[in-house]
Amino acid sequence: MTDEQDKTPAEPLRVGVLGARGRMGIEVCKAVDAADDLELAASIDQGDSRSAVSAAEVVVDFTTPDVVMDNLRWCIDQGISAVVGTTGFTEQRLEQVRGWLADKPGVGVVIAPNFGIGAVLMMQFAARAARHFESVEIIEQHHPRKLDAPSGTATHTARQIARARAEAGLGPVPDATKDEVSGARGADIDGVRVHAVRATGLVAHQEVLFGTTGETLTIRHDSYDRASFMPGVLLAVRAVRNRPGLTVGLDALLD
Ligand SMILES: NC(=O)C1=CN([C@@H]2O[C@H](COP(=O)(O)OP(=O)(O)OC[C@H]3O[C@@H](n4cnc5c(N)ncnc54)[C@H](O)[C@@H]3O)[C@@H](O)[C@H]2O)C=CC1
Ligand SMILES: O=C(O)C1=N[C@H](C(=O)O)C[C@H](O)C1
Repeated sequence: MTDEQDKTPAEPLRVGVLGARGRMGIEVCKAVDAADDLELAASIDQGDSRSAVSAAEVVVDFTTPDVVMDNLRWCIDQGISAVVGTTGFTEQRLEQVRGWLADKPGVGVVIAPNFGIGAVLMMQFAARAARHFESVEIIEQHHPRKLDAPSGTATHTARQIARARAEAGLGPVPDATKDEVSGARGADIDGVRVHAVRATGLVAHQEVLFGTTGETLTIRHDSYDRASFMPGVLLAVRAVRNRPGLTVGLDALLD
């Protein structure tokens, strides 16, 4: 047998998908199927038994904020690493996941509010710009079937901007509003105003508007197709088992 013949190809990584009949789940199943190094071991949705997913080495969850914690707990208990795109992760929820993982040192979980590479860069650029501008507002725009508002991406961006502002010693964003029709100034996330737009035809879009004396800076990202999230999802699927514990966001994986 020659050296060439001796090279047995590595076994594909077995991936399970939760939320497989949803908009993102369908796209993830296609992307996993198309990747030579991955195998779609199981794909399940609401009402299906999770036991089908037990054979998976990595589970991808794109479900809903009300079921994702139960799914994650189950994956961690089974010793299965997980890549999670579902929104709704508060600091409290992240702490709870860290607690579950402490008992399972070999298991990795990646939770990312946005798997679009451009979106990750948009959030990084916004965090970098934050210290230089006294004013900032976020406008996120999504398809009207989205269940949560504001988006996970906008919430994460606002928190990162707020942290950068605090580190730079910036005070509150200037705003003289005294009379307000409820909601007119958007949601307040850690002192950053976030406005959520829903319209048919949109997929996922975000603008971060900064202002200071005599100038504004707008940082904008657009996902026109859910395929835009797949390189980030597959990156996390391939990496998660080598990252025990909790990883929040794609930043560390891109570096
Ligand atoms: N991190 C990211 O890059 C992205 C995150 N998202 C988030 O992903 C989530 C899903 O988004 P979409 O696919 O647009 O929603 P969707 O509503 O199209 O899909 C959710 C799917 O989960 C299923 N589901 C509900 N309960 C379940 C359970 N217990 N077990 C298995 N499946 C269950 C539903 O039946 C549905 O098919 C949302 O939270 C959304 O914000 C969406 C796009 C990108
Ligand atoms: O529901 C969506 O569609 C999306 N959800 C995520 C979010 O809430 O930020 C990511 C992306 O914006 C698409």
